[in-house]
Amino acid sequence: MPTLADYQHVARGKVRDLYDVDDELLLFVASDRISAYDHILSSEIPDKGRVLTAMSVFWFERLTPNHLVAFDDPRIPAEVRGRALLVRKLQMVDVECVARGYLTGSGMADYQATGAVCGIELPVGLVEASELDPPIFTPASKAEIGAHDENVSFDVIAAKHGEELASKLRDRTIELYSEARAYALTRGLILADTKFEFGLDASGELVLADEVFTPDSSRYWPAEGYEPGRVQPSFDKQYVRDWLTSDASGWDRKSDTPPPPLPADVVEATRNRYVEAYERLTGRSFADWLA
Ligand SMILES: C[C@H](c1ccccc1)n1cc(-c2ncnc(N)c2C#N)cn1
Repeated sequence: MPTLADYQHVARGKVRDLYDVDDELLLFVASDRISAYDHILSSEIPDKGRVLTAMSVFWFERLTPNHLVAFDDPRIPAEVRGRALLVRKLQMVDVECVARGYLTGSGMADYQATGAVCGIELPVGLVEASELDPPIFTPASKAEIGAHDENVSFDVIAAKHGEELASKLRDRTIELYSEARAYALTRGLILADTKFEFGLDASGELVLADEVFTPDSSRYWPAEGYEPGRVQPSFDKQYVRDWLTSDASGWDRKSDTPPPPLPADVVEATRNRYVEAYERLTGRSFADWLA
């Protein structure tokens, strides 16, 4: 059985890492790290990496073609088993493919400034968390570490990647999001938006890559209590956000100081929210994941 040290570390995200396995395969590793307010917190959330990996696998089983090769395989080191995926190497398309079914975050900010998002004019009178039906494709160009992605129009994507590939990215992004949003609602969860990464395989086919519909790539809100006109609570990160912005943390979000460590009860409550999101979404028990 190999160890992680046997594989070359080829990319590092805020909360995930990528290793080179061989000519065909990469190892996609999800950590227990959590980010909030654009900081990677010093406290880890036990099992976060395993829960998010199990969520991606649930969706990869339903959404093809995708890059997943294996999640329980002797080439996956024991130290990351359950929070690592063997994936096939693709020619990645350098576009953050975002679908929005609700107006929030940078989409809301763009709408307030211009009445549009990524060049898509929206109706007047929309408010925070307004539903967007049909959902919209709002691509972004990847930012350097620490900066925010920049929302760009479809035409910018088409100019860079060609009309045909840009249209495929848009159509597949909206199709996948629409299917998952409808399903999530039947489980009492609002999938407000999501970010996909796609790659091209040797035959030029568009393949779903990266992580899929995890709480790190998507915004999940509890369906109960949904009310447009205010910022909705994040299903998974709200306990962390509330504590960090409470007097109890002693942290000033506007300062450049790093957030303090999380109290054990906030860590535990957050772990439970990740497990609850997985179990509500999949109908499976997390205890059964790679038991
Ligand atoms: C942005 C993302 C990333 C992940 C984890 C840590 C840092 C960055 N990434 C994904 C690939 C990638 N490259 C070739 N084939 C693939 N199947 C994938 C995937 N997934 C390269 N970078």
